[in-house]
Amino acid sequence: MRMPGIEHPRAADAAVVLINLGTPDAPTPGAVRRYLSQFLMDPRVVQIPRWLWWPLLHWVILPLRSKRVAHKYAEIWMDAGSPLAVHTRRLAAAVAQRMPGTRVVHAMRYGQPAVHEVLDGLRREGIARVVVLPLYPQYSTTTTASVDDAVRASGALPARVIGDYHLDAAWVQAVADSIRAHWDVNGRGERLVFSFHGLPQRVVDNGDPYADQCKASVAGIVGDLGLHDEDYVLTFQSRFGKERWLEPATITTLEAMARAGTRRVDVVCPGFAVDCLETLEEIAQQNADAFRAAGGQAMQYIPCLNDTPAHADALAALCDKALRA
Ligand SMILES: C=CC1=C(C)c2cc3[nH]c(cc4nc(cc5[nH]c(cc1n2)c(C)c5CCC(=O)O)C(CCC(=O)O)=C4C)c(C)c3C=C
Ligand SMILES: [Fe+2]
Ligand SMILES: [Fe+2]
Repeated sequence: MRMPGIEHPRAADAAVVLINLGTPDAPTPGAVRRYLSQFLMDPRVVQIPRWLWWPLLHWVILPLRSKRVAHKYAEIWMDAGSPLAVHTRRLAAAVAQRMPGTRVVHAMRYGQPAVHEVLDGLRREGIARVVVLPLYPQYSTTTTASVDDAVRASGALPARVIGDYHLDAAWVQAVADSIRAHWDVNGRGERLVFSFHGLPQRVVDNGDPYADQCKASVAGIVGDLGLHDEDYVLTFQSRFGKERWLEPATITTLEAMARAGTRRVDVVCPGFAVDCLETLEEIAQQNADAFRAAGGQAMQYIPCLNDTPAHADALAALCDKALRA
């Protein structure tokens, strides 16, 4: 798709950096441990005082969790690497194709390629400023603000960080169209579950706008699809730790639906730009098994937008607009 104005040359000294969460380098306990220790020591993600959290994380949680989680990664690992890394690379290449004359690269908040190394590299190439697109449609202090921290901490380049795109018309349309396309090919379940990564309820109570943005995204998508209230439900997945997280939980909702007689259900995860452990292992495998175990017939998982043309078009247009602003 050609976007209005894209033919005009943009400043050659500006670049676009897509930043995603990050993922282990290998599906092994050692690599998972390195990744999780960086991720879970981020004070944006876990707010327990460091003197208490460090020993708990390194002596109790990581030794147990790394091995178990490495096994999960092994189940979804692709020839070219972790799904999150593979799809993020491909998405960045697809966005680059749509922005001729502009350098478009990607970085990871945790793991490789690290934010400060990517930004330092761009500065050495002669880039003077960057537009950063965190690959989180909905803003959260735990994800988007942490990307902002890493960009500022690198000090390499002046940066404009795009805060969210949860109601961007082209993005909403792309998600709605992907659901319709899935239904056309695979048939339609009795209900559609919108499953978003959860957050501790405490983070939301402290003012994080994430949950509200998830609701607004769903309202936009179901509006485009013409769904009624009884056709869909919004849920939160991936609880971590003992605190209360956002509710309802995806897995308990699916089990309750199955027990109440729903035979076929579809699940889509519009909070994730690309497929990853949390969609491919947790939703498409674990939660699908739980739905069947509770008496359901089939749970169909509708993939993330990944590197599809409509996704790359929407993100390129967002970056283009920010570059010109
Ligand atoms: C999409 C937005 C995300 C939010 C918001 C988020 C918050 C958040 N996450 C954890 C803990 C974990 N998340 C893990 C994996 C993971 N999380 C996201 C996205 C969000 N997280 C993605 C895309 C992934 C998958 C990464 C991949 O490699 O595919 C994990 C690691 C896996 C595991 O050990 O279970 C943890 C841990 C917290 C605590 C949190 C907010 C406070
Ligand atoms: Fe997470
Ligand atoms: Fe539409």
